[in-house]
Amino acid sequence: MRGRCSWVTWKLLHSIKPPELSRSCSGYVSRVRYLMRLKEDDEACREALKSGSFLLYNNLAPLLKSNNNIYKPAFLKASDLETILKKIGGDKHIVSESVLLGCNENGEAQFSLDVGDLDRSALEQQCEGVFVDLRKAFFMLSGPEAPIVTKGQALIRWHQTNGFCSATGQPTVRNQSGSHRICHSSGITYYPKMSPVVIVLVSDGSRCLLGRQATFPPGLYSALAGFCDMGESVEEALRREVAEEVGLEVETLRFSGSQHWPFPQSSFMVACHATVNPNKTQVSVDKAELEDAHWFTFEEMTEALQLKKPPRISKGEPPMFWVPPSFAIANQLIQEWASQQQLTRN
Ligand SMILES: NC(=O)C1=CN([C@@H]2O[C@H](COP(=O)(O)OP(=O)(O)OC[C@H]3O[C@@H](n4cnc5c(N)ncnc54)[C@H](OP(=O)(O)O)[C@@H]3O)[C@@H](O)[C@H]2O)C=CC1
Ligand SMILES: [Mg+2]
Repeated sequence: MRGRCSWVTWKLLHSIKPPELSRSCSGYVSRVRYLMRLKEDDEACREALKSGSFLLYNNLAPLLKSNNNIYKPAFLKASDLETILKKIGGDKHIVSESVLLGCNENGEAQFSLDVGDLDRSALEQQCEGVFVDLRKAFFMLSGPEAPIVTKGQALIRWHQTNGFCSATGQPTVRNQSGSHRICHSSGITYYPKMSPVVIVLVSDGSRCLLGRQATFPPGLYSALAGFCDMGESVEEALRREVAEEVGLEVETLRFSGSQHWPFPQSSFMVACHATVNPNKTQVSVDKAELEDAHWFTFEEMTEALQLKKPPRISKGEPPMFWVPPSFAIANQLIQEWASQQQLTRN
């Protein structure tokens, strides 16, 4: 993060131009630098609002557009958004409440904006899209688009719930990009927050351990997860969660990947594989945390991975076992485990 400097200094040092006009940097570096400028300079960001694209939300539900049943986030150009707001009698100034999301391949700034106060069906009609609850949207979007949609929702939610300083109770004021809020009374700057969470797929060499909370949809089992305590490392949190939730002692750990997760508030998921001693696999479930946890075979996991949507179950039938869908990092852990098993079996 760079120190602050005035707009005049910025103008001298950097021209506020879309990144594709910069010849010295690769596309990626250029985009990142452009976003830094927009975060730090309100005037530059206000300029970018005039040519950017916008992902709308209605009470945190993103606007999706379908083309032959393939759903995508419905980004609107600034000029189209202005026309639509005019048509439905919306105030064009709400555009300044947008939050900076990123920068697309063409070097255009992308913003998220919650238009929950406007007529939902009129907007859907004008935009030829549909506002979809985020959990449902995940099953409709293909993998690469899900992160920007969750990021947009998380940022909007953070602003909606951080309007006041926790030290003084005074209102906080956002910068134009929405990258932070300041309490002018205490001088405290607030940045969007995520809670660190560990998620772990435990294996005994030939089976893997999954658990389910009572609030999960019927039949859904996932990797064990838990919030990190203050002062803990990822490794410590992970060993503790496994011990707390299923009464097992982890022997080895291997990092797999990470993911921002919007539910219930923003979490930062750090995903790992773990092994336990194959002679010490007796599970003792903490019923306060989990409804059930047990070992699953390679065959059971392979079958569950083939289900791309939650299975439909008729009334009276027992729930069918399924695992989190591909956008969830739990799914990545399971896929990796299954591939590893496949290799050792061949
Ligand atoms: N992306 C993925 O693939 C997956 C994501 N997840 C996510 O992982 C997260 C953690 O999993 P979960 O098993 O619920 O966690 P935990 O096992 O830590 O249990 C949740 C409990 O921890 C307490 N807690 C401690 N710190 C926090 C905090 N910062 N925020 C909220 N609760 C806290 C709360 O208890 P109390 O209310 O008693 O204080 C809460 O009920 C969830 O948000 C879940 O959605 C889970 C599985 C898969
Ligand atoms: Mg847990």
